[in-house]
Amino acid sequence: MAAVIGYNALYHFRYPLVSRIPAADRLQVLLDMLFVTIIVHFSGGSASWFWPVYLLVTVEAAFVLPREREVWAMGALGGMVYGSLLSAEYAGVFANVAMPFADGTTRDILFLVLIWLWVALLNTVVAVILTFLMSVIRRETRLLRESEERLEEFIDSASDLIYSAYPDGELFYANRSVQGLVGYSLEELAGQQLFELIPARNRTRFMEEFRRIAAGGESDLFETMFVTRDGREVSLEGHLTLSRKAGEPVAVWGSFRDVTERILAQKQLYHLAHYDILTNLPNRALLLDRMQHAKSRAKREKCRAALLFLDLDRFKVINDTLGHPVGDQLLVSVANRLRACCRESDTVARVGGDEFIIVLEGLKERGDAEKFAAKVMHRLIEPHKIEDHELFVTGSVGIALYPDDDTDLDNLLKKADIAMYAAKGVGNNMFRCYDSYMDENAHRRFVMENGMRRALENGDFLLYYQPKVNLVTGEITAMEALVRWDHAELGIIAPSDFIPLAEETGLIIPLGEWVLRQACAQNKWWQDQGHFRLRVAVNLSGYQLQQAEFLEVVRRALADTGLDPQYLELEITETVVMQNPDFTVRLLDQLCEMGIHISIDDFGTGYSSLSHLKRFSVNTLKMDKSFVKGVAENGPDAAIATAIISMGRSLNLSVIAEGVETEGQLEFLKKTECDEVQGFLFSKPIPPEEVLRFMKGRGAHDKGRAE
Ligand SMILES: Nc1nc2c(ncn2[C@@H]2O[C@@H]3COP(=O)(O)O[C@H]4[C@@H](O)[C@H](n5cnc6c(=O)[nH]c(N)nc65)O[C@@H]4COP(=O)(O)O[C@H]3[C@H]2O)c(=O)[nH]1
Repeated sequence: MAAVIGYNALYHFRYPLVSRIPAADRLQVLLDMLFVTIIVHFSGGSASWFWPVYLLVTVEAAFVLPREREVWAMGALGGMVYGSLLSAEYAGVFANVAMPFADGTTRDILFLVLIWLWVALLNTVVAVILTFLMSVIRRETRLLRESEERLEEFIDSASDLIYSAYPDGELFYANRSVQGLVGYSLEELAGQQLFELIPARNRTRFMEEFRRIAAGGESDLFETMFVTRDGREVSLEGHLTLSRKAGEPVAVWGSFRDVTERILAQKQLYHLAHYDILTNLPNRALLLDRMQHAKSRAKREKCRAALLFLDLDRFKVINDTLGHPVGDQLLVSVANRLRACCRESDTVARVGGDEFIIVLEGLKERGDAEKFAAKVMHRLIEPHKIEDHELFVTGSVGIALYPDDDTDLDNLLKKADIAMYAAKGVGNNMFRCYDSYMDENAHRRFVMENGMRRALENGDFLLYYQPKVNLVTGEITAMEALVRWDHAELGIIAPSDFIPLAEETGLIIPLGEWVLRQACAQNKWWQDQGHFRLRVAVNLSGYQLQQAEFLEVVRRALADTGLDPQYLELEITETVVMQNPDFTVRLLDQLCEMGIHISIDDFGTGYSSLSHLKRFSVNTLKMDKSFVKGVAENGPDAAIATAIISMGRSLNLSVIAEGVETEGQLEFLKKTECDEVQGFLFSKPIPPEEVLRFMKGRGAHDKGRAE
């Protein structure tokens, strides 16, 4: 009895321990059967009212033992044990125990057999029914458990990120994908606040969505983020859904997907579609968007927005002479400088090879845009160090203002473009604000662009000549050839109106070659006719210099016309020379070796340094007329002119002043010992037939002035 009670107590309180004993369940049923038999015996034996407890043991066996056979065996065993008890009592092995209200001493064999049969049969029936019922229950339970396990395994091993939190945000479940992604185990996550996994900047929005769902709101697809254990941020997309029990919210389930790669790819796609790959500046598509924004702001705040159209001067020369990789690096360097000039709210976009557009927002007046343009140009002319080259680049800028010049953005762009061409027409490194008179120029430009090629074929280009005079001897030293276009509609067109256009369209190459050959031929003719033996000076564009066969073109022009190289002078502007000094040094050396005279034109407007000048094989510095203009007033121009003349002398170069129009200027130049002069004071550029008249008629008057 004590053993039975002890075992059951142990079984109850120390189940894990007991469950490790082999066949513990069967032992328990057997012990209970023994216990029941003892109770039945001591409560009256065959007449005991307690015999139904055998049925309870059978029920217990049905619950505890998983195999049907064992339950039946236990049922049968119960019947056998009861039969043994009755037989033992009948045989007098155990003394009969009397029942309180019944005669417990019955020894009638028939009664004993009947009561045994009754108990054994009932026990067997109960065993059979219960095993059947239990097998049904067990199968249902197993199926349910298996389905739960499958579901659990499915959720746990799902590639989606599934987690669950109480409505107050406390996490209690996270599947393996979540654990793997964030780097925390389930034990670490359970009990944590879900919101702590969300980056601070996204947290408020996530909490709002979570609370909306926890309050029974409709679930929507939305994006959020998780911060992982190592501080990485991952983008997620998915739903939150509420689960309820008896109508009460019990948990909020999150089912999300890691979309970091997709978001990254989307960002990259957006970047590709909206930014220039080389410079990382916004492209035309994004520019239009920013322009729209600037327009809206200008409307709202009653201020102005400006479009600055910037085109690099002679960029093609650099690109073609030094190669595209260097050209690309130069563009990147320019882009960085432009960006550095701008405020956060401004936009710099690259819209073509060497074309940039800057959008300035929140301007008060036109002057602000002009100041900005001046600043940009100033920043741009500082040398760019690219690989081993020191490159100089300038830009022409056109400005159009919203709403002053136009309220339509497309028109505004066109007007900034027109203003840029107007700036280019004035010369390099200039800016111009749009003005309606420029429209006429734009039309003129259009007509010219179309007619230029035909003009070359039709022989509509002419050369005028302007003499250069030696200030000491008064002799004419050279005739400068200056091209003109005799246009049927527009009349005689000056080179400043079509040379930039010819450079842009590439026509400068055949046109430049024509000028060179024509000038050489004309000079040779003058010589052959015995008129005079002078140099003929030809202006060169930077685009001609970068031609691979440029030297060959010069050689051929000399050979074909038969002109001696010493009678040819080439004028190259200082800006072109300085744009790529290393390249020019080599080229000038070769031209010099051929015996050709070299002049640096427009000297003083570029950015020559003494160190560079020393390297160049040149004969003459041609002082720009802008300095000559003011020399007589003894102001800064006089100081610059004096400095150029003494610089020329110290470098052993002759100096010529161009644009001499007055006696006062001439006096000054004589005083400062300038070597040569050229200008309207002596002669305007004139056609070849007039040159002969000029030379013949040039009497003591002019000569005397020079001397
Ligand atoms: N105000 C004033 N101007 C004077 C005076 N003396 C001469 N000029 C002008 O100054 C310009 C001098 O030529 P540049 O500096 O080489 O400047 C030239 C040169 O850079 C370019 N150019 C002319 N012909 C050619 C050519 O055949 N090829 C190339 N590449 N460029 C050329 O066009 C520019 C303008 O040429 P043009 O209109 O002929 O203008 C000429 C000439 O007419 C003066 O006393 N006062």
